[in-house]
Amino acid sequence: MNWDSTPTDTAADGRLVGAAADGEDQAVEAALRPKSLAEFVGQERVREQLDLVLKAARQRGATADHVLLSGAPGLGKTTLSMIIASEMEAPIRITSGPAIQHAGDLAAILSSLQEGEVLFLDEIHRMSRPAEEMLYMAMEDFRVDVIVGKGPGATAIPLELPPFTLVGATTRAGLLPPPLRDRFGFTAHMEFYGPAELERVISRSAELLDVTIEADGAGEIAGRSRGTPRIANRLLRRVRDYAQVKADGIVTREIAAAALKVYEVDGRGLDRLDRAVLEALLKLFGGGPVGLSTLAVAVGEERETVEEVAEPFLVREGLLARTPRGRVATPAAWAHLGLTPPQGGGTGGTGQGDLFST
Ligand SMILES: Nc1ncnc2c1ncn2[C@@H]1O[C@H](COP(=O)(O)OP(=O)(O)OP(=O)(O)O)[C@@H](O)[C@H]1O
Ligand SMILES: [Mg+2]
Repeated sequence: MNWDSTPTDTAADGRLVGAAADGEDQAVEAALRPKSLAEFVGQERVREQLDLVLKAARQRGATADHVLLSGAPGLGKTTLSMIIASEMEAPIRITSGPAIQHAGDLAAILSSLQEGEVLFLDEIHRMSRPAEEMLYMAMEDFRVDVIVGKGPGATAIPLELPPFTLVGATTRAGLLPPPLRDRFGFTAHMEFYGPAELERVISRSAELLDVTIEADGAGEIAGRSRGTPRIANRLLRRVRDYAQVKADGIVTREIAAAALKVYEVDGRGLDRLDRAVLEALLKLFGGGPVGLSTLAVAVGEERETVEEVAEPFLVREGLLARTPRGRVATPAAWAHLGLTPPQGGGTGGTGQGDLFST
């Protein structure tokens, strides 16, 4: 395997339930990555479709079509790209959009590919425009024009490329220019995982890490993993620590729950920050609507932290809504924190007068 670079914006936000990879994740993830499509848990539709694409290419003795993988951090895009290479018995070259500053960087990579090689381009939405344009031609015609010289004397020398499979990954498919998106033969959109799938991810990882875990214990961790295998694996490691230090090493439901209480990850996967935001919204503002800045001041965080770190998951969980008039708590938020909404409707709009009346 060839590492041209490591992705640059995977710096973790320091949260146990953050979806970006931290240093420990990066060290452990290689060992936990499924190596074949059969081992890859969940994403049934994507797996079935990809299986067909790869099998058909193998039967024809051809290089597989270009594949775009889109989905939130930690759902398995890098893992799938490696699986594609191993299923095709092809070497893989790994690079990322931010690592490709100039079209020349891309030309150098493309011209050194072997026939059938998989080129994994992580964060493909962050590539520079000239590189992107070079990629269009490379993907479609397996050819690039290398510009030699400068000014009026510059000439374009066409360079034939061996057939290769581009696997692009992005957390922001919407940011890809349509001409680039259209050049992928197959696009896989990865969804968040359900509890049963996460339970399988956790059981599988526990086995690889030599951790004894009961089905209930895996279920307890799964429910707090925010639909994300990376978070599931991280929580499993913390629970393992607790089980080892405080008990006999066996992860039961009780041990998992007690461990995650210590780490302040609640039954739904909310951490301290998420709960602080919800609590402020409910207790100080009667469930809203309240402006983002006011809410941020109330929890003592930056506006951006509340908006980008806490809110997306709260919105996804149906606990908080962003409305034109401000942030509003849903009835589920009141229920989750065990509070009673003020009289006259729980979803806000009741005014400050009702704030302390319940
Ligand atoms: N379907 C799956 N089955 C089992 N484990 C999985 C699955 N998907 C992901 N994982 C595990 O989750 C971890 C993170 O996966 P991966 O690095 O592929 O995510 P990603 O989508 O590339 O994230 P990012 O957007 O941050 O690059 C890996 O350690 C991998 O073992
Ligand atoms: Mg990745």
